Amino acid sequence: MKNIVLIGMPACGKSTIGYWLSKKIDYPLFDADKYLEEKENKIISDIFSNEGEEHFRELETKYLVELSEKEGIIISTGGGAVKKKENIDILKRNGIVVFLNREIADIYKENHENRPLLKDINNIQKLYDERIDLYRKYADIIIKNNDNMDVIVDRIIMALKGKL
Ligand SMILES: Nc1ncnc2c1ncn2[C@@H]1O[C@H](COP(=O)(O)OP(=O)(O)O)[C@@H](O)[C@H]1O
Ligand SMILES: O=C(O)C1=C[C@@H](OP(=O)(O)O)[C@@H](O)[C@H](O)C1
Ligand SMILES: [Mg+2]
Repeated sequence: MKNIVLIGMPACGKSTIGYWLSKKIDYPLFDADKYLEEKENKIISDIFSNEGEEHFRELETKYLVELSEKEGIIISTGGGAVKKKENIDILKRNGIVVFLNREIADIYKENHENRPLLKDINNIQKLYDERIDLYRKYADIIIKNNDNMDVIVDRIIMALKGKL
């Protein structure tokens, strides 16, 4: 059984929609950021401020490798997982990559307290410009997140039919 891998911008809904999808199709959810925090016993914003982004990226890859060894799970990645091609190669070995595409205007409105890269809210546009081509390129499926979550979860399930 293949994994379902959610990618997309910070606050596009990967963690939350991953959770509701897992309830509906009975696949276990592994949120890559939460998994990393539990394994390291540290929160991401502390890792960024004490050890730096580069160290966070190394840990991110290490735990994406671990998660990709599992089967039949949902992996909600962190928004920066696409920064390293290596991450995507690993995730694609046994996973269908779903890009959750949410309008920047909706992303802006969310609470970004726990997102160190969004301390400066203007960084959202910069991250979007850097990453949008990568999200599109690596996606097996692109789902617009522009409706309520129930609708989005059903859209994902429909799009995955026959692919898992
Ligand atoms: N379709 C949607 N409708 C309402 N709220 C949404 C929708 N998609 C995402 N959100 C909200 O956006 C916020 C960020 O979502 P989250 O799942 O943490 O994003 P990510 O894991 O991609 O960073 C959460 O509060 C979530 O409830
Ligand atoms: O976009 C990014 O580079 C990041 C997104 C975060 O996850 P979310 O996409 O769930 O916010 C988290 O992995 C870390 O703060 C870095
Ligand atoms: Mg998340």
